[in-house]
Amino acid sequence: MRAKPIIALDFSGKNETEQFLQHFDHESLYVKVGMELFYKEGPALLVWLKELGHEIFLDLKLHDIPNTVYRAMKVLASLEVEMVNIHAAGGMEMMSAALKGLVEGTVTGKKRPEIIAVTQLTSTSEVQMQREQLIDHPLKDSVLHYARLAFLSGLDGVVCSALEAGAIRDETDANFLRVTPGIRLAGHSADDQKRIVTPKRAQEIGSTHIVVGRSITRAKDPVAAYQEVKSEWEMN
Ligand SMILES: O=c1ccn([C@@H]2O[C@H](COP(=O)(O)O)[C@@H](O)[C@H]2O)c(=O)[nH]1
Repeated sequence: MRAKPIIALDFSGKNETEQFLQHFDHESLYVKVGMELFYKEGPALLVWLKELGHEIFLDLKLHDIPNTVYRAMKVLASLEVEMVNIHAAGGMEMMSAALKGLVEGTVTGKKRPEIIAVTQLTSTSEVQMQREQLIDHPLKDSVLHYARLAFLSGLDGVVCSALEAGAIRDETDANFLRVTPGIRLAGHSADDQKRIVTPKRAQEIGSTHIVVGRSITRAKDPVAAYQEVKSEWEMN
C-alpha cells in the first residue's frame, strides 16, 4: 500500500497547528514537524500529535560531527517518531554514527524510526549548487552520489526531489526510501522551491513518499487540497 502523503506542518506553534488539524476531523494523517514548530513547542507537541493518532516525520536535518549526531540521535530515538533525518553532506562516518545512535536509543520492543539523509535540498538549483557548493557536476550526479553514500551507510533512504527518485531506485534498492518534498499541485506557485513535481508525476517517477506543505496548508480548503493530492498520488 502506498504511504500517505506527508503534510508539512510549517506553523508557528501549537494553536495554529490545532486550527489546521481541526479541518481533518479525526482522520489519521502522516505529518512532518520541522524546525520552527519543534523549536517552539518541543517534544510535548509530538506526544500530543501521537495521542491524536498521527504518524510523525521529525524533520530536524542533523548535520554535525559524528559524535554529536550520535548522541543527539539517541535522544531523538526516545521520542518514538516514525522518521528522522540528517544531511548526507555530513559524510558516511556521520551517517553511520546517526544510525548507531538511533539503534541504541530505540526503546526495547519499539520499532526503530526510519532514518533518511537529505541529498540536495529541493530549493537548490543546478546553477546555485555548482556556484555556491563548488560542485563541478550535474545536480543529478550529486544527488545520486549522496544517495549511494547513504545506502552504503545503512540508512533507510533519502530526501531528494521526485525528479531524481527513479534513478535512485535503480542505483540502490526498490525498498530504499525516496522521500520527496517540492511537491506542487498543477498551477500552484513554486515559492522558494526549485525542483518541483506534481503528486501524479512523483508517483510515476518513483517517489516512495511525498511531502506537501503549502499546496495544502495555504489552500482555501485544505481538506479538498489534501484529497486532490492523495487521489493523484494513489492513481494507478
Ligand atoms: O529538500 C528538502 C528538504 C525538506 N523540505 C521541507 O519540506 C517542506 C516542503 O514545504 P512546501 O511548502 O511544500 O514547499 C518544508 O517543510 C521543507 O522544510 C524541502 O522542502 N526540501
